[in-house]
Amino acid sequence: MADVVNGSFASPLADASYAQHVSADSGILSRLYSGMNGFSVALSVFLVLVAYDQFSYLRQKGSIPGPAWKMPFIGPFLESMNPKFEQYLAKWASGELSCVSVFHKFVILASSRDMARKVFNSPMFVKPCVVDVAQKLLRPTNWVFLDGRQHVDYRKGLNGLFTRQALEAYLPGQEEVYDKYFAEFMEISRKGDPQKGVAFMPKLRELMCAVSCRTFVGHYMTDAAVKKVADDYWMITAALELVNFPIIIPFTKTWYGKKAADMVLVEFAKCAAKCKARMAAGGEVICIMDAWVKSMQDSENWNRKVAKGVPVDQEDKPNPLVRQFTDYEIAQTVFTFLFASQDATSSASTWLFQLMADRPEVLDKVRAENLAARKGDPNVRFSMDLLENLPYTRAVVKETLRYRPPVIMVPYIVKKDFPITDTYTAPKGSMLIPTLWPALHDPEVYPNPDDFDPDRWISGTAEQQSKNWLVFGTGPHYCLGQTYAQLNLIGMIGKASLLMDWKHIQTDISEDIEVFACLFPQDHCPLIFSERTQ
Ligand code: HEM
Repeated sequence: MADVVNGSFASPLADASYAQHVSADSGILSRLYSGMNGFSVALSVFLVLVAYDQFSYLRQKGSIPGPAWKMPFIGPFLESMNPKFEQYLAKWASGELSCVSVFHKFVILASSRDMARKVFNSPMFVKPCVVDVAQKLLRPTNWVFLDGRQHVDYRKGLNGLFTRQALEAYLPGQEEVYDKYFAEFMEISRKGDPQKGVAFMPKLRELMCAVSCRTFVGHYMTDAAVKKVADDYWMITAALELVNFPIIIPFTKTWYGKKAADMVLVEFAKCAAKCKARMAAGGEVICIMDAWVKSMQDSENWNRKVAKGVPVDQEDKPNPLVRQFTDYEIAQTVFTFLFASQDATSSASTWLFQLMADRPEVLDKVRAENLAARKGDPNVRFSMDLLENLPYTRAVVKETLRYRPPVIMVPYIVKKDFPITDTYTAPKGSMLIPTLWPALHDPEVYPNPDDFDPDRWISGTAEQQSKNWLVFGTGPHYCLGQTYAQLNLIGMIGKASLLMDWKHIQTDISEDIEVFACLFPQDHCPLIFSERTQ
C-alpha cells in the first residue's frame, strides 16, 4: 500500500530503475516508520537535545579551561549542591577565566584580581544576579536587580541610612543584643561539655540575625519573631546554591527557602506599618527603617510646602528627596540588607571567635586596647568615637576578612556579549562570577597569605593594597553596608574580649572550610565561654 502511494508521486520523467529504487527505499522507510513508536521518537529527540546541549556548551566555552564535556543537561549540579572548597581552589587555579555549565546556565569564573575587577567595573556588560534562586526569594522587582541609572538613583536614597550619624543612632540597639546574647553564650557553655565544647556557629548566626534585625527594624519586631526569622533563615541560606533546579519543587530546599523568605517579608512589612505611625508621631531614629521612613516623611513635608507656596529655606531641603514607599517595598529593601548581611557577618563572627581563641596573644592585645580606650571601665557603651579609635582591633577584623573572606564569589549576569579578553567573549546570558579569594591570598601583595597576621595592617603594607581588597566588591554595586559591618565586628569582638573568656576546642577539621553560602569552619566552631573576672 505504501509503495503504491509513493509510486503515484513519481515524476513521469523518472526512468524505471529510479522508480525501482524509490520503491525499494520507500519500503525500508516505511518499515522503519511503521516500527517507530513513542519511545523511539522520544529517544531521538533526547539524543538531539543532548547533542545540542553538548555543542552549545563547547561553543560557549571557546578557548577557556573547563570540563571537556558536560554531563547531559544537569552538568555538575549534584557536586554544586555540596560544594567543596578545595574544588573551588582547583578551579580558580585552572586559569584566570574558567567555566562550567549547570542545567541551562553557562557559568564563567573570573579568578585573578584583574579579571575580577574587570567584571565588577563593567556595568555596561554585566549586572548582579546574586545566585539563581535569588530572584525568586527577593522578587524580580527588588532594587538589587536594578541596573544603570535606576540603580544609582535608588542607591542614593539609601546612602543616608549608613552615614556616620545614622550608624551612631543604631549602636545602643546593637549593644543591647550583645549583652543579651553574651549572657546566653555563658549559660549555654555552663551546660555544655567543657571537653567537647558547644558548636557555636548556629548560635553566632542567630546573634548576627538578632543584631541585624535590631539595626534594621529596631523594636518593631518582637524577640519571638526575631528568633523565628533567625531559625528559618537557615532554610534561605540552604536554598542559595549557585544554580538551582530551574523550577521550585515542593518540599525541596528552594521551596522551604521561598516559604521562609515570604515569612520574613511579611514580618518586615508589619514593621514598616508600625514604623510609619511612630515616625509620623515624631519618634526618634533608632534603626535603619526609622531613618528611611523619616527621610520619606521629610521629603513629603517639603514637597507639600512647596506645592502650597509656603516659603522654604533651601538649606532645609532633604537631600536627596525620596518618594514614598509602600510597606511592602520597604520590606523588600530591608530584606535585601538581611540577605546581604546574614551569611557574611555570621561567617566573619564565627572565624573571629575561633581565631582569637587560638591566638591568645592577639586576643590579649585586643582586650588591652579596648580597656584603654574605655579608660579602664569595661562597661563604657559603644560610640562612634570609641569604635573608630581601636586600630589594633580594626586590624584584627580586617585580617579576619582577608584570611577567611566570607564572600568568595559574586555572581553577575552578562547583559550583552562581553569581550573580556582579546581572545574570549563571554556570551550574553552567561553567569560571570568574579572570585575574591585569589586576590586576598596573593603572596606578592600579602606576604605569607596563609598566615593570620593583623600586624600587616599596622606596620606592613596591607593597607595600601586597595586593588586587592575585594572583600566588599568594588564598582557600582560595592557593599552598601561595609562600614557598618566592620564597625559592628569591631564592637562585637572588643566587647566580648572585655566581658568573657573563651576557649576553642580544636578538632581535626577546625581549619577545614565548609561552604554554606559563605565560609565556615567544618566543625562549626566548638567553644566554651565563661565570665571574665576583671
Ligand atoms: C562582613 C560582612 C559583609 C561582607 C563580606 C559583604 C560583602 C559584599 C559583597 C562582596 C558585595 C557585592 C559587591 C559587588 O558586587 O561589587 C556586597 C553587596 C552588598 N552588601 Fe554587603 N557584605 C557584608 C555585610 C553587609 C551588611 C551588614 C549589609 C547591610 C546592612 C550589606 C549590604 C549590601 C548590599 C545592599 C549590597 C548590594 C549593593 C548594590 O547592589 O548596590 N552587606 N556585600
